[in-house]
Amino acid sequence: MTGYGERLASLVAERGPLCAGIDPHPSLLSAWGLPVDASGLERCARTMVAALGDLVPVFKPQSAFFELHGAAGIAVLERVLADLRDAGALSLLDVKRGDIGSTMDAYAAAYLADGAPLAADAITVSPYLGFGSLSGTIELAEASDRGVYVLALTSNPEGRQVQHARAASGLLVAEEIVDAAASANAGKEYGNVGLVVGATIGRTGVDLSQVHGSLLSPGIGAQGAGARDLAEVFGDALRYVLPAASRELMAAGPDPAAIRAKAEQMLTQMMTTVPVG
Ligand SMILES: O=C(O)c1cc(=O)[nH]c(=O)n1[C@@H]1O[C@H](COP(=O)(O)O)[C@@H](O)[C@H]1O
Repeated sequence: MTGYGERLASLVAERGPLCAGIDPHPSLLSAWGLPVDASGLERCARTMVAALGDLVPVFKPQSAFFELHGAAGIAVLERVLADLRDAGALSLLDVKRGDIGSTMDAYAAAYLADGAPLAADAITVSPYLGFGSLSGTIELAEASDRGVYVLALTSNPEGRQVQHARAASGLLVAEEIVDAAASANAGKEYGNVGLVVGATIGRTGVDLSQVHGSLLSPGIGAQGAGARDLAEVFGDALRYVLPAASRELMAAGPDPAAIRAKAEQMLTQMMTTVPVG
């Protein structure tokens, strides 16, 4: 099989650069006229996949909104991941896991191993127990043709406290994370180790051009950023950017035709900025 990075690149070339977030906030379930329980969650999340599964290359379910409903919510997440496979779209499960290496290996087995009930094409991970704590996770992703997205420069203002701190090397902590991802992808045009870099962060001076992996960029829409901000944030790395939006897109629902029209509009906007193919 082909690695995650290459599979993503070819699907983005076909469908355009957009990651559809699935964040079924309780308030959104109410706004869609659905009950705030696992049945409402299921209707909402699976409506997103039914509306966009053949249009958008990758979907990012936010695990928190499924976990909120306990075991029934996790069962819904399993079905959503299966729907995405059936639709021919990629799944990027947003779980932001980060722990000591031996525990991370168990998280990796839960989300990145063939046959695991919650296996996704990629997951989000946190490097703030040290990038090295992710080694086993990256190894499993490589072995199973899956991907990881490591938090580097997050979209929230509080992230600067850690990410813009100076490491002992004199580099910003975020720069060390970027360099470590570039090393993990060395020799590949499109590797399996991606980074999370918010669309809201403006110019940071951090060079992302050597990462050679997908650059997930949340913050579009509800957090105030738009396609116009991407050039400033990403500079020479723009072709690796995967813009992500959740609330902006889901607010168009519950009518599947309206969700689709909104996604088409966003894809067109992103294509004016992010070169694909
Ligand atoms: O990893 C993420 O996706 C993520 C990283 C980040 O820096 N900022 C960020 O908002 N996110 C996620 O993106 C989603 C927010 O999307 P919006 O509703 O479009 O703002 C949530 O699921 C966040 O957890």
